[in-house]
Amino acid sequence: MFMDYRIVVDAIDYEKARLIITSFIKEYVAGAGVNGVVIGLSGGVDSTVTAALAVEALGSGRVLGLFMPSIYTPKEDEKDAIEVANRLGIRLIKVDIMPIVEAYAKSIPDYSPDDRVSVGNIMPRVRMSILYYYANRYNMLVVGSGDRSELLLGYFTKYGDGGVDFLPIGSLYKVQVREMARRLGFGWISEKPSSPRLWHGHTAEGELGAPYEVLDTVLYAIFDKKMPLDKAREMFGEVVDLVINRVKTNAHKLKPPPYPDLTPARRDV
Ligand SMILES: Nc1ncnc2c1ncn2[C@@H]1O[C@H](COP(=O)(O)OP(=O)(O)OC[C@H]2O[C@@H]([n+]3cccc(C(=O)O)c3)[C@H](O)[C@@H]2O)[C@@H](O)[C@H]1O
Ligand SMILES: Nc1ncnc2c1ncn2[C@@H]1O[C@H](COP(=O)(O)OP(=O)(O)OP(=O)(O)O)[C@@H](O)[C@H]1O
Ligand SMILES: [Mg+2]
Repeated sequence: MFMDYRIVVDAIDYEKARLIITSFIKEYVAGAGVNGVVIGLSGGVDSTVTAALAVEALGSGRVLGLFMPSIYTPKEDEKDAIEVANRLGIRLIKVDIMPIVEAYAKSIPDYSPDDRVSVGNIMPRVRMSILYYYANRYNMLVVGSGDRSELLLGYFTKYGDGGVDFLPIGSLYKVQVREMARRLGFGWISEKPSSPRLWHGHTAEGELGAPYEVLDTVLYAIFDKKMPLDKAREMFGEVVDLVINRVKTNAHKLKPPPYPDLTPARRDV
């Protein structure tokens, strides 16, 4: 049996998913007793879909967008972030993160510009601290945009773009987020290659080593359809171990920091 990524795209009912996600946002924000949400709007598909569903859930006046470019952010992303914010009717604040990133570079004695992952990860962590400034300032939550593919693979910066209060689209695979974007009227954003933009020429699929169509099909087969790994290897080949290695290595990113438990008698309050 050949498995095609369209099986993943067609695995969910988009109207139902939309209702579940918007109710989740509404209830979570009401439960937290806050005024709304702040979101990093990158011009990419995850933040676009998250912002659109947040507006549907809360209304445009309770969603604040932040566009935080670096030297690696193309002008096209700025144009797209502005267009998305305009269509959704939300306020968009631009914060240039480069002076902050440069201050890190100047202040860290061991700063090593060639180590692109350590250096690149500074940017999502700077964005996270700015998002929390606004969350504190206006009594809001930081809404994250991680999708199921990124969460399972651990393809995000720990305490960077992973440092958020809740993850409304965390159950949707990337190919499903792209489909949701099309249905919400943001089809052109789905066509852009996914990228964290942490260095020049950086693309998610280039770094991950396979297209999301393949990664999502493998993840779906293993995690949702519980396909035995041997069978998955037969069907998909080497990419299965690439996926399994990432899932295992990065599993810590989804858990709270562990500590030795000296108090076995617990009480819930
Ligand atoms: N077993 C363990 N238990 C607890 N903590 C553990 C650990 N192993 C490592 N760690 C900690 O985790 C750190 C490594 O994790 P981390 O700092 O995240 O670093 P890392 O996973 O190496 O880098 C982040 C990756 O996410 C990608 N990214 C970033 C931002 C956005 C997006 C996107 O899709 O847009 C993608 C980025 O391109 C890069 O490939 C280690 O330095 C260590 O501190
Ligand atoms: N320039 C930016 N301005 C504001 N927020 C950003 C910026 N770059 C990244 N972010 C935040 O970090 C999140 C993670 O980045 P990621 O690239 O995974 O998502 P995306 O750009 O929304 O989607 P994709 O790249 O898959 O199309 C974004 O969704 C956004 O919330
Ligand atoms: Mg992106």
